[in-house]
Amino acid sequence: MKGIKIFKGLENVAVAKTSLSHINGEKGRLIYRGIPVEILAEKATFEEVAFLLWFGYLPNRKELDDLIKFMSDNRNIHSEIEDWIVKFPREAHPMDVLRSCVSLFGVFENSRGSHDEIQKAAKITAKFPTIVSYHYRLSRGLNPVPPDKTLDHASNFYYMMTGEKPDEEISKLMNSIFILHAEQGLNASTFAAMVIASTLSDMYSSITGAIGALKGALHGGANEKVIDMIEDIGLPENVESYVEEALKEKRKIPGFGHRVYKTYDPRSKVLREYARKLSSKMDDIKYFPVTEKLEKVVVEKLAHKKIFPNVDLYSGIVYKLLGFPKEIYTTIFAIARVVGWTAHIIEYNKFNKIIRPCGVYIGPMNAEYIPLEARE
Ligand SMILES: CC(=O)SCCNC(=O)CCNC(=O)[C@H](O)C(C)(C)COP(=O)(O)OP(=O)(O)OC[C@H]1O[C@@H](n2cnc3c(N)ncnc32)[C@H](O)[C@@H]1OP(=O)(O)O
Ligand SMILES: O=C([O-])CC(=O)C(=O)O
Repeated sequence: MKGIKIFKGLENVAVAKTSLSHINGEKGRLIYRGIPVEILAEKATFEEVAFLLWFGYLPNRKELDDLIKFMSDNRNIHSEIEDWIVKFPREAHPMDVLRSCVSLFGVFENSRGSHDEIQKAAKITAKFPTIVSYHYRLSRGLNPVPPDKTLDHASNFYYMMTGEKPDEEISKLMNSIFILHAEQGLNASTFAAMVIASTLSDMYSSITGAIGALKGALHGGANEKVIDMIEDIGLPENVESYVEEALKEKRKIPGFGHRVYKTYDPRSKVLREYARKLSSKMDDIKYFPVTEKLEKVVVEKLAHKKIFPNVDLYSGIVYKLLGFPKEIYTTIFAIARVVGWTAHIIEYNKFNKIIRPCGVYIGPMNAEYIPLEARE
């Protein structure tokens, strides 16, 4: 093993070619199949973007309508999965519930013979909002709201969570948020999905693993941590001292820093403006003002290390101002990212090679086996 170099955290290691998305980390740009994410967030619907990522091109009207119909026809979850959700502890974390339900979904679907891989992806994607909202409402003692086929995917999620149909503005916002989170190269959860898929395991197993990876506080779980932090800080005048103390204690500040972006994450800029608008509409004097001040202070203090806001900084503020409870923030991320996960699995499997890196052994070479009775 002499001469083998360790790339800690696989930093700057490429493992596959992809035509799904590209990040320019120095300039803070993200494109999905060549189209800037900001343009898609402004002009497209989530289903259009899902089509773009799965099929490789923007759909015509008929193709889009077919996908919309297929997804809305597949929103219901198996009654056995509903029964399991009823049995889960009410305080279970929504990401644990989502992960377990996708795994259960695999139990039912894998025994049903094969489906086209994109159909499978669309079916899994269609069910995520139902799982999340079903558990959320039961955990609050509320009756689940069945999916509404007249609503698009993102608006239907809002409806199933709140029981209210979103107006045009909220519907547009929900679509944009989902689009911004749909895809982002070989981030940790996508890579986890690809590792599992590379063994020729099934899509449900890959997505179950990806949800587990997304849950972590260094990845998608950061959006929940951001809200805890903002609530801890409380007022804009407390921001400086909070940041100073965090840096003195060498704590990472959630919502900042990124492996690839060495400037502003373009998604954070879009989400900041959504948060600003919602904040002024709702007379919020805490969440947006504290976060904006935090952004200013952290960037001033850490720009020399190229630490800037990432996607998780303002997404939680938007969800908070939309009235969503913080435990579900990372599931909202997952509801959107499942499109990227499945698209990468499908793409990688076309030229599959099992992903199997190596470690550099640093343990003893000639250790003796001491019988149990002889051990101290
Ligand atoms: C959807 C997403 O996954 S976006 C990321 C969400 N995660 C977070 O917001 C959690 C906070 N951020 C972090 O922990 C990191 O920035 C990560 C995990 C995103 C990236 O990690 P890495 O690429 O491994 O960078 P690494 O942790 O080595 O940081 C490089 C330097 O910046 C510092 N740094 C990085 N992020 C932060 C932060 N959020 N707060 C303070 N300092 C930070 C590190 O301490 C390190 O400093 P040093 O060189 O003096 O030791
Ligand atoms: O790219 C990453 O490492 C994390 C990220 O921003 C994402 O998954 O959206």
